[in-house]
Amino acid sequence: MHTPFIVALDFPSKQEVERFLRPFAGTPLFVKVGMELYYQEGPAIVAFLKEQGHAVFLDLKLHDIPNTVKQAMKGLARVGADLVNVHAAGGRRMMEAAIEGLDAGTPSGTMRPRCIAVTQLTSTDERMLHEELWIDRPLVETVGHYAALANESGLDGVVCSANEAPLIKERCGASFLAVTPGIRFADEAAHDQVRVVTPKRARELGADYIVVGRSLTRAADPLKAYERLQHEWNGGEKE
Ligand SMILES: O=c1ccn([C@@H]2O[C@H](COP(=O)(O)O)[C@@H](O)[C@H]2O)c(=O)[nH]1
Repeated sequence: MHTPFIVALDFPSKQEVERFLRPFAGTPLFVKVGMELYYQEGPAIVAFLKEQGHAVFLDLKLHDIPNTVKQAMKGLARVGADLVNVHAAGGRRMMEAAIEGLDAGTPSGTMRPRCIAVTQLTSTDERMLHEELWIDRPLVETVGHYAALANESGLDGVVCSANEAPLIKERCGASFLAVTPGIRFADEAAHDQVRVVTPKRARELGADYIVVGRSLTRAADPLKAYERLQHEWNGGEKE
C-alpha cells in the first residue's frame, strides 16, 4: 500500500499544512498527523487530507488502560485514517483492546485501519533506558520483545528505528510492518533523535516505511528534499 515515504506534518495549523503541501499538488502522499496538529485541528484535518487524496497515519500513540484504549480506538476508527498506533508498553491486553475497538468502530464495507505499536521511541538510547527508565535489558532486546508482543496481540507492525528492522522481520515475519522514524540525510543534524538512519540505509535494512519530518518540513525547498529522499531510497548518492 502507498508510497514508502510517510511525511510527518508536524505543524500547528491546517493553514501551515496547506502551505507546505502546495508544491506537492496532484501528488498523492502518505502523510502523518501527530499530536501537535490533531490536538489543534481535530478529526477534520484527517478528512481534509483524505479528500486531497493522501493516505493518513494518525500518530497519537495511545497508552492507557485497555478499556479506555478500546473506546478511543472505536471512535478513531471512524475518523478515516489508514494507520493508527499505540505504545507497546501498554501491554498485551491493551493492544488486543485496541484491535477490538478498531474492529467495533470500523464502518461496514470499509477496511479497519492498520494498527502498529511503538517499541522504543527513536529518541531513546541505552543510557536513558537504563538510568532514567530503570529498564535493565539491552534496548534492542526490548524492541524485539515488544514487537513479538504486538504481533501476538494481533497488530500489523511496529514503530522502531530502521536499525532494528532486520530483528523485527526475523522475529515477526516479513509482512509484519517496520515503520521507521529517526530518518536523516547524511549531512543533517539529528536534533532530538538518537537512533538515526539515512534513507538509503533504512531501505537496505528492510524498513517498509520511513517517517520523515523536519528533513522535509524545514527544507528550503521541500519538493526538492522529497525528490532527494526518493533518489537516495532508490540507492542514489547525494547529487
Ligand atoms: O519513535 C518514534 C515515534 C514517532 N516519531 C515521530 O516521527 C516524526 C519524526 O520527525 P523528524 O522531524 O523526522 O524527527 C515525529 O512526528 C515524531 O513524533 C519519532 O520520531 N520516533
